[in-house]
Parts: sequence; C-alpha cells; structure tokens
Amino acid sequence: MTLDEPGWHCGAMTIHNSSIRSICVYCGSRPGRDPAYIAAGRALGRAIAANGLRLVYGGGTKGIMGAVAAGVLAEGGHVTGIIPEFLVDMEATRHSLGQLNELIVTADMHERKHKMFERADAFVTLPGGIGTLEEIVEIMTWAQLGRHEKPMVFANVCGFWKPMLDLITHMREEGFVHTGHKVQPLVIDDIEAVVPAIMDRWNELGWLKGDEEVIARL
Ligand SMILES: Nc1ncnc2c1ncn2[C@@H]1O[C@H](COP(=O)(O)O)[C@@H](O)[C@H]1O
Repeated sequence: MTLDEPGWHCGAMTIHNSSIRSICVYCGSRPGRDPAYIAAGRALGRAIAANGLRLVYGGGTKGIMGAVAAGVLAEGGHVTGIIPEFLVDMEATRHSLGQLNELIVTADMHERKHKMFERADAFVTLPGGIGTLEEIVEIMTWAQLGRHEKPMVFANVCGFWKPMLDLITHMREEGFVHTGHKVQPLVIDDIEAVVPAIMDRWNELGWLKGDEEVIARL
C-alpha cells in the first residue's frame, strides 16, 4: 500500500478514508450441518461483490469459507485470502488458491490475524467453530479496549449465534463488559441486510468523526 491509496499506515495507526472498501468474513472451515449456512456464505459473498467491496478472509477454500469466496468470485469481485503456510493443505487446495485475486501466505496465525484486521474495514461472522469464535472474540476485545471502531456483525443465520449473544448479554448484566458502549456488534438475521447495515454503520461513524476518518490502532 502506498500513501497515494485511500487507506494508509502511519506508525502504529491505520487510517481509512470515508468510503468503505473491504469486509473481513470469519466463518467455518467446514460446511456445518444445515445447508442454509453454505447458502448464506455464498449469498454474502455475492452481496459483498455486488456492492463493490473486497473480501478479506482466511484463504480457506472449503466449507463456508470456500462458499463466501466463491460467491464473491462468481459476482466478479475481489478476494484476498490470508493463510498461514501450515494450513494451506488442510484448509485449501493449491489449485483453488490460484483462483483468488490476492493470496498472502503468512508465517503463523498471529501474522494472519493481524493482516486480516489491517486490511478490513468491517467484520462479519457467519456460523463456524472454535476458530471463528476466537477470531470474532479477539476483534470484540480490541473494540472494547478502544483499538478500533470498525463495524462488527453477527450474521445470525437460523439463529446460530443466539447462545453466544445470550452469553454476552449475561456478561453485561453481571457487570463484566466494561466500556460496553464500545462493543456494539450488529446482529442481523437476514443475510441480504448485512452489507447495507455495515455501510450505514460506517457512514454513521464517519459522521461522528466529523467526516473522514475511522481510526484503528494496534
Ligand atoms: N486460534 C485461532 N485463531 C485464529 N483463527 C483460528 C484459530 N483456530 C482456527 N482458526 C481459523 O479460523 C477459521 C475457521 O475455523 P473453524 O474452527 O472452522 O471455525 C479457520 O481458517 C481456522 O484456521
């Protein structure tokens, strides 16, 4: 990235201009039991591309991860996959990775997660397992600590995230979610409503910031 591009790096701070450019999707590397999960992944991918946004994701080409990337590519969109070398043969095939627009192979999981964070303007979580959970929880903790204000969405396909959302509510009620106003993920049941909601939230943040900057510090 150069200083001429819309988003640029300044020391430990990343500053994005007023138009949202990319969405990071966290989701299962497996398809899950309900075919609705794969369908939602593909529909979200299509919606990301149809709105002129780029997908940033973990590079896997199987399960829901593969469905999201396939949806973006089917709509002519841009996909950046970020995957650690040791996972390439587990979560992808070398051939399918060749179809992504951009592939970043990292040394380890930490580098992967950091690059995904840096390159994304917003985060969506589809159904998934332990890895998916870890990723969105980390993004919420960084929001709680004031390290970013990027929109976060639980795509609540068939109510998948209800147990997690109930737990967060319980934590709030018991007084454990400090600076709670900084952790306000959107919860959206209808997959078609996810991208418009993110764009609305992004615009609200831009307005609050007085026009141009949504800031992330790590
Ligand atoms: N500990 C982890 N931190 C970040 N990402 C992880 C971790 N463990 C697995 N992952 C990745 O998350 C996605 C989805 O995993 P699921 O367990 O299928 O939800 C996958 O790329 C994992 O490599």
